[in-house]
Amino acid sequence: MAEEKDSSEHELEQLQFKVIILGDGAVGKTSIAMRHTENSFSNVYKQTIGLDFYLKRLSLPGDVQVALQLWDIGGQTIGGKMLKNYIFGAHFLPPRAVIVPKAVLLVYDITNYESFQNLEDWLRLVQRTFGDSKLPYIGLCGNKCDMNHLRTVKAAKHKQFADENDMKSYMMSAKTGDQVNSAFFQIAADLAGIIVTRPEVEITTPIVKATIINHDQNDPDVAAPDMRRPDKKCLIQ
Ligand SMILES: Nc1nc2c(ncn2[C@@H]2O[C@H](COP(=O)(O)OP(=O)(O)OP(=O)(O)O)[C@@H](O)[C@H]2O)c(=O)[nH]1
Repeated sequence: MAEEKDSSEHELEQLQFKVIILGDGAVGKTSIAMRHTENSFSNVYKQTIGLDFYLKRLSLPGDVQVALQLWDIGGQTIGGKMLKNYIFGAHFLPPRAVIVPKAVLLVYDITNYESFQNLEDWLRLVQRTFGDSKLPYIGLCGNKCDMNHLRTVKAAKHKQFADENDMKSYMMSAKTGDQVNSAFFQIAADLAGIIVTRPEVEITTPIVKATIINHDQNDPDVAAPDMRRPDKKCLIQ
């Protein structure tokens, strides 16, 4: 009879995927990583100097265990000498982990058009870094979609850029947590070559609480909010 592996051995054999998070300063890369790995968020901006690592274990359909290494690279590194090392750098893989393909998440802030335009530069940098070797999986990520009312990057622009460069599309809010887990679940499944259904992806998304504003109920000019259908803001279309 086959012996059951103890948990530490099992851990060593799991798939590890390195996901590099790139984009301008203050677009929310650290916030996305922290929301996904620690389910926390801070309104205070603390610039990432160099890079930070985060690790998240996920369980995919078929009991496939995956660990995502999130490499949060400071937005100010774009001109720096270290960036290529960060992107191509050595993994901190456990000894028996399966060697991984890489993914790059190019993040912009949907309220900051320049941060979207600058992704052209970030993408070129990734392309130059990988040179002739196969490009990694690349995801285009619009963050801060809780501020949809201040959106300056139209959905059509996002879609066009993603389509032209063969990138997967994501929209999310690190602040509310909307679509953060589902994006990483989808990325992990894509990297592991596992097809996931929409309900399987959606179940990873926490319910986003709507902010309740105390309108004066007697004021006829104030429409009562429809609490049955909270506004779904993180939509690409
Ligand atoms: N409203 C809103 N604010 C966000 C969101 N994500 C991040 N922020 C805020 O944006 C600011 C910058 O967030 P960071 O996560 O530090 O940005 P970063 O891209 O890691 O920045 P660098 O370290 O400079 O590369 C912080 O004040 C966050 O609170 C979001 O989804 N919605």
